Amino acid sequence: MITFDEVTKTFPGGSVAVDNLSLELPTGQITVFVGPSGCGKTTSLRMINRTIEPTSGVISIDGEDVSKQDAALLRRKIGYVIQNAGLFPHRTIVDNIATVPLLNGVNKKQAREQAAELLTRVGLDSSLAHRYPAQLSGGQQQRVGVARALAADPPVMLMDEPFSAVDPIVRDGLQKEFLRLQAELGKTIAFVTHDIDEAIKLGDNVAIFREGGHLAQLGSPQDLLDNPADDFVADFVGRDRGFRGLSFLTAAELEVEPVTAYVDRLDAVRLVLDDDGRPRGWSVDGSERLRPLPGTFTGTDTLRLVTDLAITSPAGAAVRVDRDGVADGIVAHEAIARHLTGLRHVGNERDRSQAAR
Ligand SMILES: Nc1ncnc2c1ncn2[C@@H]1O[C@H](COP(=O)(O)OP(=O)(O)OP(=O)(O)O)[C@@H](O)[C@H]1O
Repeated sequence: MITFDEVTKTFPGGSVAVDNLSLELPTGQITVFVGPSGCGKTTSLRMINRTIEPTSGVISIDGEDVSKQDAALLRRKIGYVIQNAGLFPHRTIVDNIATVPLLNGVNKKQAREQAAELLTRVGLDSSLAHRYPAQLSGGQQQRVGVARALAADPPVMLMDEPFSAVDPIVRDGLQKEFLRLQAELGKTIAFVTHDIDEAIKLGDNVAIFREGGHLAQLGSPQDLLDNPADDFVADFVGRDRGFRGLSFLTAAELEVEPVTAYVDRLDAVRLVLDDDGRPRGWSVDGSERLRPLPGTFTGTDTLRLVTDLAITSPAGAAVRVDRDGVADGIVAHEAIARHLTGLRHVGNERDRSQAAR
């Protein structure tokens, strides 16, 4: 567990970046720091590995005050990922990843072998190992940044807007990969973002900061949406709140129509499959020029994704696939609306029975 105990940071010139922050980041979980620009998120993060020193207060990891530890050794025990990856431009990918193990005295051959393994673990092809950072896309560089931070198997990771500089589709892939890795690894992670959507998607806990370096509220994403502590938090999480709430509901109970039966009544849009039953695209009015699917879903995806897919599809419907990518159902947005009506009804009944007690 990482603990902030009454931590304040005042920069020379008197600007208070972090004001009397007390906070716990539980072991093995992702705690996201989110808030408007300049509210002290990065400063708080960087005080954990002592790249910034607090003016007062104590930060400890598993009960040990970080200020009492050798700063260089402390940093090697803490993975650090930043925006734009911050890779060393003149080192190959594999040597970038091996940086900390080499500093820790692991021999070169072993460090490179581990680095190559990590490369595949973060979803990159091992053929990229001997390229230089400039020969990779932004999203690939970001994955290498994560691999480098993981290389010494640190129990704690600090991530400062690691996925902000890539386009939304690549970001979505990086976030999913990151959650999959974290489910395997269970690191204690402090993650900075200014994007409340990202905070809600990734955080086990979310700390909302407000200007002046104050903690406005700490809670699970659901807590923050259901019980915002004040108007600032309500406003911050409130934009698109209903839509965001769909992130907590899964598509498991959605009623789907059989794939073959589905033809959109309004625009005669039909789903075209390949020989294996995988979706190829939508055909409008029998045209052979197919419109691509924005994506597909499975029963474990969120209602938010399904709604988004349905809204952005020319058919007004989202396609469900099985593990092999074979289409096994279609859900139109009318069916999603019916499902939501059912859920609201259940919620209202629950409220009534609680009120009656
Ligand atoms: N080295 C510094 N010297 C003086 N003031 C600083 C320094 N670093 C940060 N600050 C100030 O401290 C405050 C908090 O900065 P910080 O970078 O922690 O905010 P942030 O919430 O991470 O913002 P952003 O989302 O824009 O990165 C800001 O007002 C900033 O101008």
